[in-house]
Amino acid sequence: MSDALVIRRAPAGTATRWTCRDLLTLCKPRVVVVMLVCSLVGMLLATPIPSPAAVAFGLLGIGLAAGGAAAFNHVVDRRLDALMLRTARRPLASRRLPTPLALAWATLLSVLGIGLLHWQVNALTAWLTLGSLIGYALVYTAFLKRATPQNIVIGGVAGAAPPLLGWTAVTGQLGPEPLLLMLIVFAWTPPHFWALAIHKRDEYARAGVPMLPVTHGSAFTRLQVWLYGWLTVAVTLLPFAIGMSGVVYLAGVSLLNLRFMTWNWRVWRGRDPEAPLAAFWFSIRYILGVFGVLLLDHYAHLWRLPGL
Ligand code: HEM
Ligand SMILES: CC(C)=CCC/C(C)=C/CC/C(C)=C/COP(=O)(O)OP(=O)(O)O
Repeated sequence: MSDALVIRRAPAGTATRWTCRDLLTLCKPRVVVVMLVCSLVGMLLATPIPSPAAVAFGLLGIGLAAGGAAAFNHVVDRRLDALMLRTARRPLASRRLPTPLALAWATLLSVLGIGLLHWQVNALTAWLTLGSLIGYALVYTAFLKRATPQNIVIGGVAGAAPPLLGWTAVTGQLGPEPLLLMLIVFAWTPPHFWALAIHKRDEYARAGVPMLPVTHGSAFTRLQVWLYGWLTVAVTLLPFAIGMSGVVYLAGVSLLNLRFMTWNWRVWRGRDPEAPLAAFWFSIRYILGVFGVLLLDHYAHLWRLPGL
């Protein structure tokens, strides 16, 4: 019996017993928290002491909009999510939560988030955040995800925006540095996601989602994880190369890259069946680590630590 058949689902019309926790689940809170860490680092790198109001309203606005985008993703994907074990227990896929309520929740969060950014932060950040929201909720989820194995590469632009949004929230303008921070997350997205997609290949195949391991096979995807891993390494060296960060960053990011590429190498070799999932989980610690050492280096410079 296929996994799709053993997934327990409530019959249509029995969407009862939802809790507030389900509304939180719709927002993909752990993903949003990591995004907010990236936004905060973007803010702190942009200016030595950013205005507390811009930081607070910026994070709140970006967080609400990202949570709203994630809730739209749950709405659009509710039937697809019901076909995969990893996602079948989600509030909409399991029919615990009524779809109109989820739609209203997604709209409320998005309007509040973009409105707050426009009203209390600046128009540039509000428009860029709206672009990311539409990019993820509509362009990626409704179209790209079902259309092409390059879905996450193109859709990755939306997910990579948070550090840039943080930067514009406190400065009101774009520049090469925030674009570089965005590029780091963009290059990291394929190794982050394809590692998981290799592990979940059969589920995606059964659900008919054209993720790279489904359309081009696991071996090809493992190679792409390895190659995009190197691209990520190259991009993470740019902040040092252009003088944006110093030796503290270089040392920290080199250690992280060593570990990141060790996992990507294990994925590429394909001898350890546990490697893809372990590499996926490490990728999250890695991106937090990269932004962490960017910040550490920034303050080491500001405080003029001897020798740095
Ligand atoms: C289009 C780009 C991206 C794709 C396709 C993607 C895909 C995924 C998927 C499928 C999961 C598993 C979710 C689950 O099991 O519920 C996941 C988890 C996660 N992703 Fe990504 N991701 C992307 C971008 C990002 C970005 C930009 C960040 C943060 C900067 C991020 C942070 C995380 C975190 C923290 C988790 C773990 C969530 C948990 O613990 O439940 N992702 N990602
Ligand atoms: C405004 C702003 C900054 C927007 C960013 C929105 C956001 C929360 C992006 C998250 C990226 C992500 C987890 C993609 C996976 O979607 P999926 O549908 O492939 O994964 P799933 O199957 O786990 O739902």
